[in-house]
Amino acid sequence: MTNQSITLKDLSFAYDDIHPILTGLSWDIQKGHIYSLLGKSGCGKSTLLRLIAGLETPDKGSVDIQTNTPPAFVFQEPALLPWASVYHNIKLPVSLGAASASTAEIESYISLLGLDGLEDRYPAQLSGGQKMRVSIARALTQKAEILLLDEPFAALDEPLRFELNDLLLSLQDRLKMTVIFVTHSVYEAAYLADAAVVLNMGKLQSILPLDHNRSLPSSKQRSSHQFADNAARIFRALEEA
Ligand SMILES: Nc1ncnc2c1ncn2[C@@H]1O[C@H](COP(=O)(O)OP(=O)(O)OP(=O)(O)O)[C@@H](O)[C@H]1O
Repeated sequence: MTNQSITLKDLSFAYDDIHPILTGLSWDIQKGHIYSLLGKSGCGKSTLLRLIAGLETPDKGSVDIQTNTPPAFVFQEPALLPWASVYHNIKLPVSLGAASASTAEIESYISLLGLDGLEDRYPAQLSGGQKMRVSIARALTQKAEILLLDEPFAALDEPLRFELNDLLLSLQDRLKMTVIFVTHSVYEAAYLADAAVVLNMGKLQSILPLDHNRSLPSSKQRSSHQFADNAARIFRALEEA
């Protein structure tokens, strides 16, 4: 029995004939782990997520996904329908026939994301953090085993980002999803990820397992020795990239 939920094998991809983006990239992604994907701007992080999501097709190699449901994708822009309420935005994949969550399940995602009482509001009546919560709740209706997030919290201020980091940890703890998120923040990666993955020159340059003491409150974790060590190791790997 394999414990892998996704295996990328010798993956190559380019948008045109001149600029290769990924070149022979291989990655065994462990089920239930949180990965942060880092690397220089333009190195292909979003492209790699799009390949895993099946939004792009590899030129060479394979993406083997051993899960019952396709991955769910959360973008930096929450991309909510402005004319639909919070409830109907969350229900959208179900309304489109792309997901099959019951009303009770949709209500449970609303609660999990702390959106109780906001169901009838429209996106224009929400803060940035609330919009992102709606976007994540909408992704959860797909009951995906793999959640892909492309710089989900980049546009948020730091206290809100910290709050949503903790929310993502509690969702993962509860739903046991495999999470891959792209970030430019070394500190976000150092706090959230089980492993930081550095992409460079079309390949994975390093996969750094990170240590955490999740029994500590988040503020203590963020000032812990382990956190500083995680950040230092990621900085070093990025410097080498
Ligand atoms: N649809 C597209 N058509 C052509 N080229 C593209 C397309 N999307 C991205 N690219 C190019 O592919 C390269 C990788 O882009 P990608 O968005 O994957 O990088 P990234 O590492 O996520 O960047 P950033 O950190 O700046 O978001 C870039 O050079 C980009 O200009």
